[in-house]
Formats: sequence, C-alpha cells, structure tokens
Amino acid sequence: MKGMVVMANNVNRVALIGTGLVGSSYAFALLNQGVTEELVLIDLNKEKSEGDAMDLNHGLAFAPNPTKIWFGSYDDCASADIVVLCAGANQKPGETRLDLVAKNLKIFKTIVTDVMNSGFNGIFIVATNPVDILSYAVWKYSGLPQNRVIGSGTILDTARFRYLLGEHFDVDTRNVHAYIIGEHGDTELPVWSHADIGGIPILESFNGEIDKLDEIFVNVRDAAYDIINRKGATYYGIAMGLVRLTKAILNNENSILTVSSYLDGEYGANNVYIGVPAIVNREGIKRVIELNLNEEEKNKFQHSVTVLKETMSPFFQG
Ligand SMILES: NC(=O)C1=CN([C@@H]2O[C@H](COP(=O)(O)OP(=O)(O)OC[C@H]3O[C@@H](n4cnc5c(N)ncnc54)[C@H](O)[C@@H]3O)[C@@H](O)[C@H]2O)C=CC1
Ligand SMILES: CC(=O)C(=O)O
Repeated sequence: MKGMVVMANNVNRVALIGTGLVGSSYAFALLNQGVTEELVLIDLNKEKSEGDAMDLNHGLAFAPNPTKIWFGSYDDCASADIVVLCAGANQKPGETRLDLVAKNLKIFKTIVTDVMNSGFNGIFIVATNPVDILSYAVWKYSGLPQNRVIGSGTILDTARFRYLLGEHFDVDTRNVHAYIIGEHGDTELPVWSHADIGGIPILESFNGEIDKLDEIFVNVRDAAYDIINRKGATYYGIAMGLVRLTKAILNNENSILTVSSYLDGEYGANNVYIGVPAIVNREGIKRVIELNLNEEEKNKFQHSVTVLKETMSPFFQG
C-alpha cells in the first residue's frame, strides 16, 4: 500500500506448538484479550492448525486489537518472544499425569530441538503434562537459562482453589489469596498457613471445620479427573491461566503466579522444576518466593519433590 511504513520485527510474537484442545483454547483466549501482535500456530496435524488459523482470523473483526495469526513452521520460532508448548498426549480416564511421562518426553525432545534449531532465544512456557517434568526436560534439551523456561505448574490448581474458597465464603475469587504448590498432580498441597481473604486468615474463618477444608482441597486436587470423566479433557481454565502468564511476561508485570520453577536450594530442594509462587516478568522467572511453610506443609512439599524426582530419574541420569 502506498505510503505504508514497513516496521522492523519489533512486535510481540507468540509461537504456539500444539493446537489441540488446550492449545486452540489458549489461542482463542489470547486473541480475545488482545495480548500479542503476532501468533503463529504449529502442530503435527498441519490441517488442524491451518484450519484453526483460518477460523481465528475470521474473528479478528471482533477482537480488541489487530493480531496477525498464521499457520507456520518451526522457522517462525526464530524471532518469537515466547514459545508455548501444548503438544502431546493428554490423560485418558483413569490415567495420572505422571503416566504420560515417557511418551511426552519423546515428543518434546524432537519439538524442543526443532525450536532451538530455528535460532529461538526467548522464553518457553510449558503446559503439557506432566508439566513439572516436561519443564525440566525443556530446560535440559534447550540449554536456555532456567529463568527462561516456565511451566504452568499449579497456576490452574491455585485458580481452582481460589474459586472454591470464593464460592464457600461468597467472596469474589479475585480477592482470595491462597496458593496450591508442589507437583501439578496428585501430590500437590494447599498452603493453608498463608491463605487469606481481605487480610483475614482463612483458617480462622473456617472455625475448626477441618472436614470442609479437606473437602475443598480434595475437590481442587481431583478436579482434572472429575472433568475428564465428564467431558474427556480440561482446557478452558488452563488456557486462561496460560494467557495470564503470557501477559505477565510480555507486559513485564512482575506478577506473582504459582508456576513450575527451577529450585536451586529454595524450599530445601534442588535440581527440580515444581510449582511455587514466583515473580514473573520480561526476563521470565525473576525470583522464586520462598514461603515460610509450617512443618506439615514442608513435609508434603518434600514428598512432592521426591515423587517428581523418582519419576524423572530413569530419564535424566547423571
Ligand atoms: N498444565 C495444565 O494445567 C494442563 C495441561 N494439560 C495437558 O496439555 C496437553 C495437551 O492436551 P490437549 O490439548 O487436551 O491434547 P490434544 O490431544 O487435544 O492436543 C495435543 C496436540 O498435540 C499435537 N502434537 C502431538 N505430537 C506433536 C508433535 N510432535 N509436534 C507438534 N504437535 C504435536 C497433536 O496433533 C494435537 O493437536 C496434555 O499433556 C494435557 O495433559 C491439559 C490441561 C491442563
Ligand atoms: C489435565 C490437567 O492437568 C488439569 O486439568 O489440571
């Protein structure tokens, strides 16, 4: 077009690998919130991601901001700010997240190699399960610094926890301050000792109703199984959590989110990725927040670390 200024590539680019249920829901949420100027979709199933790109582009007329969306290839990752990994197998009814480890590690080895061969030098966000172990794998396979590999960790579990607590107390979920930490999976734990609503410790408000506390946590921990039994997969909640994380990075927000972060002595653990509160900004993970856990929470967290390490050990020796 006459007079049009051609810009250098200084716009935000997100590359999404895996446009299945989680990936396509993320792309839809990203577009609706106008988070990035460019979004490239990549999947083994090229027809699917090409169809998704067409479908999303047809919504552009109703989007808050212009977004360039296309079906691409690994070469497009070269100038991406963020590569989001949602590719791989999901849980079938009865399967745990840890049951997916062998097949998804194999898929990730190829994907991460292809991304790095493009010249990518940005931040990885990992959503595929088991997310803590796959985050560790992405760090190992990519050679990027630990702060530039972020797993979605317990971002979704924390959101579920805040929702259920908000419902119980009839308070806006956004005013509930409470974390789920540990493995994104069966050994995760609630940090009751630091949970509050409007500055009032939640434990005080429960007034000794221990059964109700347990019930809320069990509903959080088992939410994925409950949803998978009903509709085969979960995707909207994680998609919105991934958008929240993307915004924290691209907008340099210094937001505190419970993400899968590399621990190097924090919480008495090392050489593991696991869900903990961390400050997230344009650098990726700026800092892990080390909560002063009580003894019971410390023991549960250590158990979670042990289970992750035992599951990982056959795949990462030495
Ligand atoms: N972190 C979290 O909180 C959550 C994680 N998940 C996980 O997200 C992952 C994806 O789940 P869904 O989207 O439901 O699965 P899906 O089966 O709908 O989509 C997976 C996509 O990955 C693609 N894919 C497989 N191998 C590939 C390769 N080598 N290269 C490129 N693309 C490839 C498939 O073609 C498919 O489009 C699963 O591991 C699931 O457990 C799901 C929900 C929440
Ligand atoms: C599937 C999964 O990881 C979740 O919904 O929590």
